[in-house]
Amino acid sequence: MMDGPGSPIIFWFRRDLRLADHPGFFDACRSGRPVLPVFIADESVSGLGAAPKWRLGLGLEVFSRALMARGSRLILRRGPAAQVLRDLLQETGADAVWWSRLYDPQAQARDSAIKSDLKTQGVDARSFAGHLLFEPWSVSTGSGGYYKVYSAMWRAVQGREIAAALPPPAQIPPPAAWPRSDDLQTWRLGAAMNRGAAVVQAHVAPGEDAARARLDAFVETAIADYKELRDVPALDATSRLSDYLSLGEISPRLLWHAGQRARDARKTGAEHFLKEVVWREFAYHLMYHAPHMLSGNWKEGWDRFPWQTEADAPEVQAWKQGRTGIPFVDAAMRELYVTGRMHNRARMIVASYLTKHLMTHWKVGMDWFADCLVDWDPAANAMGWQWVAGSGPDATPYFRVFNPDLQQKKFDPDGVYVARWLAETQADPPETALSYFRAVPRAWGVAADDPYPDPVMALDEGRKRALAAYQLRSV
Ligand SMILES: Cc1cc2nc3c(=O)[nH]c(=O)nc-3n(C[C@H](O)[C@H](O)[C@H](O)COP(=O)(O)OP(=O)(O)OC[C@H]3O[C@@H](n4cnc5c(N)ncnc54)[C@H](O)[C@@H]3O)c2cc1C
Repeated sequence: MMDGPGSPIIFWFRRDLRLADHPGFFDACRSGRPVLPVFIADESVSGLGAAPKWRLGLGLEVFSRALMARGSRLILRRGPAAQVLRDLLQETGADAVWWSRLYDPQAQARDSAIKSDLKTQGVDARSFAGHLLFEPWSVSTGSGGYYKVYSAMWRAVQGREIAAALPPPAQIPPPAAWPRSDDLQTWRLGAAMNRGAAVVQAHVAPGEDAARARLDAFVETAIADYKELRDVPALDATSRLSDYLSLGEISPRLLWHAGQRARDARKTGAEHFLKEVVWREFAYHLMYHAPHMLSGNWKEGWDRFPWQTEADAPEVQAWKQGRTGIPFVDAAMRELYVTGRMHNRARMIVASYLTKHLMTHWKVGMDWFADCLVDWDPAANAMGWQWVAGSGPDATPYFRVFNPDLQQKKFDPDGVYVARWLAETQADPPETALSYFRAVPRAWGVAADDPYPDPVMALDEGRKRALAAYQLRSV
């Protein structure tokens, strides 16, 4: 089937569910040829954890509506991407497949195989930037390698010129006839979240418009104090844009320019915000150049460390359930379960507690986060865990063991955050703390009037045990 001024371009959406500042989609729409937006549920989708898969479903719903409102559609298909694309090319007469690049090893292997396969068939297969500020190969050290130290990378990129963000396409030329699409509901992306989706839903606002509103509100009200307040988990002092970035509902370029404008307007926290955005770039840079970061210790010496590796050991279950008996850790783990997010300071504390006090492998924690975070991101999650554990590049030294009680005194001195999430310690707990008991699986058998548990591991004892193991293994 040939349409209008040319054959259609299939635009294959993945983690770029937006219209604004989308280089590939912008070019496709500007070509004047009909554009067929497509999303494929392949193994990269079926392999997602419960919360990110559910969050993806919400994002797809909103994105479909946004395309509809502009006279277009999101065609949904399920199966191995190469096969689905071949079928679509045949059904629609399209002779081009374009997409935005991803950088995790699975996506890269899939995409490069698809690209060369399509090219052999004479199909115009093209990939575009958009998920990052800097393509990982565009940043290198003086000696031509990649950065393993964040501060050096920041110095290298902070002054770079970054092109202005693109507007949404003026129009999305439709094909003369639309191919068949699956019904999103039949994909059941929320199936594994039956346990608590209704509770988590109240904390999630999917889609590009919500992302833009959130960025505007953050710049307006919070960016100025970001540096001072970003470590206080009880406050709404950070951008909370990570789930949007993860699904590409907003581009990092929009964050960058908003941060730059705020810095120019002398909002003092803006520079620090830009630095955090570059932490995300650093994570991607590492994952691209050293993909083993996702699956093994970055520093090989850590292979000799006597990690506890049982994901369902009793003390790990207590950690997952927010029942370790350490209030700051438990509050954070419950925040995760109820909202699908966790404050960055709290992520560091629960990760330190698991890898040091409980001497449990960081991969156990990384996998649990991958199941529970709506902002799950392969690069940031792996880097975060290896950074805290001490096994990663530019990591915090293992002997720096966070004491969660002291951290609470410092970052939650009035106990506001802990009280928000722990019911058992209060006569009249707030709704947030109670909602945890509605969000968790019944099989956990927990109730708000249970006594608060004793510590599964005394802080001092856990610290000493971890340090002794560390010295013995001399990692
Ligand atoms: C153990 C551990 C696991 C983590 N797992 C993830 C994850 O799966 N997904 C994820 O997006 N972030 C992860 N982070 C990083 C960080 O905690 C979150 O990006 C941040 O809390 C998101 O909140 P925000 O959007 O309000 O961030 P802000 O403070 O507003 O920062 C703005 C943006 O900068 C980026 N950013 C900030 N801090 C970091 C960081 N340390 N590393 C990488 N990027 C950063 C994020 O994209 C964030 O949205 C993890 C950190 C740790 C310690």
